[in-house]
Amino acid sequence: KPVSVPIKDRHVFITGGSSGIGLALAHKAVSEGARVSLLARSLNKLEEAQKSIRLAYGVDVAIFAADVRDYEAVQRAVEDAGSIDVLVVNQGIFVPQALEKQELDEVKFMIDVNLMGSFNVIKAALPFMKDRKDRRPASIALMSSQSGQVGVYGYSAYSASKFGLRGLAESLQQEVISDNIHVTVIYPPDTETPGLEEEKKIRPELTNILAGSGAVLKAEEVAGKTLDGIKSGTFSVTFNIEGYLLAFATAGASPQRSFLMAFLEVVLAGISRLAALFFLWSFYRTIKKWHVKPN
Ligand SMILES: NC(=O)C1=CN([C@@H]2O[C@H](COP(=O)(O)OP(=O)(O)OC[C@H]3O[C@@H](n4cnc5c(N)ncnc54)[C@H](OP(=O)(O)O)[C@@H]3O)[C@@H](O)[C@H]2O)C=CC1
Ligand SMILES: CCCCCCCCCCCCCCCC(=O)[C@@H](N)CO
Repeated sequence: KPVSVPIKDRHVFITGGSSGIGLALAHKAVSEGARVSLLARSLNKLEEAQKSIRLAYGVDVAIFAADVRDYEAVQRAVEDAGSIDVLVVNQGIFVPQALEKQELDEVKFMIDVNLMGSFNVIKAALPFMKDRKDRRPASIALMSSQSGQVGVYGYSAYSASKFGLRGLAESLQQEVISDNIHVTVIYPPDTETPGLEEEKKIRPELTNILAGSGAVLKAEEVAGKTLDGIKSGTFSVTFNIEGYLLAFATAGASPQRSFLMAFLEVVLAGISRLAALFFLWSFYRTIKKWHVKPN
């Protein structure tokens, strides 16, 4: 059934809110009248973010310096922040590399921050969300990636962390629906952020060719669609034509509250699987060619 999650005058808590997509989302939420809190590791970056929002809207956001890998630190932040209406679990790191060349420390880093960190944040915040004063619909949004819908060369650890969020989200939605909490998973393609700038410096060539073929979105576009998805309680939020095809090809057993989208998922299942197979065929052709050429 359709639902509407109000934003105005409500508390939006954003992890990874000091940069990129999270920061753009903070700006959007403040501009729509939300009370916003940001959590990230670096206090410096948080203060910069706070300043940019103050300059734009004359509004102060609360900031919390904590590492999502540290459960106690996250708990303290959430306690200080007060009851949460919209939780956006957006922190994330990406260090692309073929598994054979990647240190296990790096693999663990990505799983710990992207996946385990999300468990920490949600587990810490849930009691406060259930306890919220108004009983209006609330939201937990998780920032996945197109890498959470399809594996790509160089993203084994990143992809695993992002696919993991979907399983977490599907189960969680059944656990919190009776508390009028609605779960959203966001699957953006490459997006212009400081994080992507860093990633591009170290991307393996094949990852670049395969993942870098599509258009790059602006953080503001991703933030806008994300907030719309949260407000409408949409379970899967996608972007651009590849994103829609991927959503149809991987609809699986995810919840769907739009009758139109459910209808399209059923009708387009076969053809989107065909499109996915075509994409994969061209991926494998590229990989084969790349290995043949002298490097
Ligand atoms: N940009 C892109 O192309 C895409 C990004 N995404 C996803 O979107 C999300 C945001 O990405 P983007 O805006 O590009 O990233 P940025 O690198 O620009 O920002 C990441 C944010 O997360 C925070 N963060 C990182 N590690 C931790 C940690 N251990 N504990 C708490 N906070 C942390 C950072 O602050 P600090 O370093 O101070 O902790 C920062 O605020 C990520 O989950 C990413 O996987 C998905 C698809 C595409
Ligand atoms: C019907 C099937 C269509 C198939 C389309 C295939 C397109 C695949 C592109 C995947 C690109 C992954 C981008 C990840 C962005 C991200 O998270 C990074 N910036 C961080 O690493």
